[in-house]
Amino acid sequence: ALIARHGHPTVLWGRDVATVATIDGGGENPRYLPGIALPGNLRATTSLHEALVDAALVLVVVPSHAFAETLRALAPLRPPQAGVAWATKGFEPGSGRFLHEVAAEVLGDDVPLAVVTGPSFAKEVAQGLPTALTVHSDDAVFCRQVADVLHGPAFRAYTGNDMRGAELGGAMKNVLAVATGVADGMGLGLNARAGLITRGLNEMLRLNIALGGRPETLMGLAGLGDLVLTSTGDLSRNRRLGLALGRGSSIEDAVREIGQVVESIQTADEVMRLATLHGIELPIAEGVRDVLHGSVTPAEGLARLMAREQKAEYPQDLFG
Ligand SMILES: NC(=O)C1=CN([C@@H]2O[C@H](COP(=O)(O)OP(=O)(O)OC[C@H]3O[C@@H](n4cnc5c(N)ncnc54)[C@H](OP(=O)(O)O)[C@@H]3O)[C@@H](O)[C@H]2O)C=CC1
Ligand SMILES: O=C(CO)COP(=O)(O)O
Repeated sequence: ALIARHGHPTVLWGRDVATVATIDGGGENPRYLPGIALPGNLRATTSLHEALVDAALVLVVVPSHAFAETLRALAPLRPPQAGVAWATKGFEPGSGRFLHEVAAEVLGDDVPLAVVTGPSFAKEVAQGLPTALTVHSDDAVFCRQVADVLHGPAFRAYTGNDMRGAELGGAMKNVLAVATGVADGMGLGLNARAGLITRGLNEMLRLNIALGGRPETLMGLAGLGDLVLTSTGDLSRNRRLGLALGRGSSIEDAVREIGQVVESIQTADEVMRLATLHGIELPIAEGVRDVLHGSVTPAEGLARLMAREQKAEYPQDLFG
């Protein structure tokens, strides 16, 4: 909707026949964005071929568990000039690979790739409310092309070239939002919320440095910005999962009630896989992983965090 409003003829591909028909014919997405008028030049189709045939660029926005299969489906249909960007946040489930690594493997090294990430609830973007996010790519020309179609009167699209840091921020904030949701659901107060957000940022920075991302990426829209939005905004599915768990719901009931993708459920495992691989302690992310697996209760997770040894806020060598 955002890209179409900027005057670019845009074709949305989806697999649900009824939803696609209502978007294409009725200018509304009743399942995911009810009541929001979509622009007339936004078309929708269930045919991937039709969606891609004249594409100048491709933006993938499926959940992370469907990322690789979607790229495999679009690879033979993609026009040679069309680079591929994605707003998906997470890792490849089961391997912990970054999505830009998956994309390079599936599409080949010569296809321009970009990550679109930052604090942006879809509903607010569709409503035309002011939003800022960031596009990261190794290809400066493609990065600018993606940012240019997104940038407009109510939308600021910044650019960068740290795909690794940008992807880590977008994935990890989902896990950390569960932690603040749990704390708020348990009624632990505003101090606990701010403490968790800040120590969560510290966990992001430590893992990011070990993985080769740049610290400033995590201090910007892709890290701190999205962490604050998702940890404090009740539109977040990941925060709402935490709130429900903190109030005593089962994970099954909470996920059913939310009824949309909750990326943290898989991402928590992948974050901890990466942390173990690099020998890094991430106590908040680990607590979320264990609560999501049901191996500790929220109260036990809190007790575990509070009993940790006292220490310096930042290890001396964090920023090299
Ligand atoms: N919502 C938001 O505010 C933001 C979301 N993101 C990220 O975007 C990604 C998608 O999230 P979001 O759209 O909100 O999730 P939703 O749960 O709202 O919607 C998921 C969409 O993906 C489709 N889908 C799921 N699996 C497949 C598949 N195997 N093949 C094709 N289509 C599939 C669903 O189709 P169907 O209805 O047919 O199941 C549905 O249209 C996530 O990684 C999320 O973190 C990033 C920024 C903001
Ligand atoms: O990524 C998002 C906002 O930037 C959406 O967050 P949730 O997936 O938690 O709803």
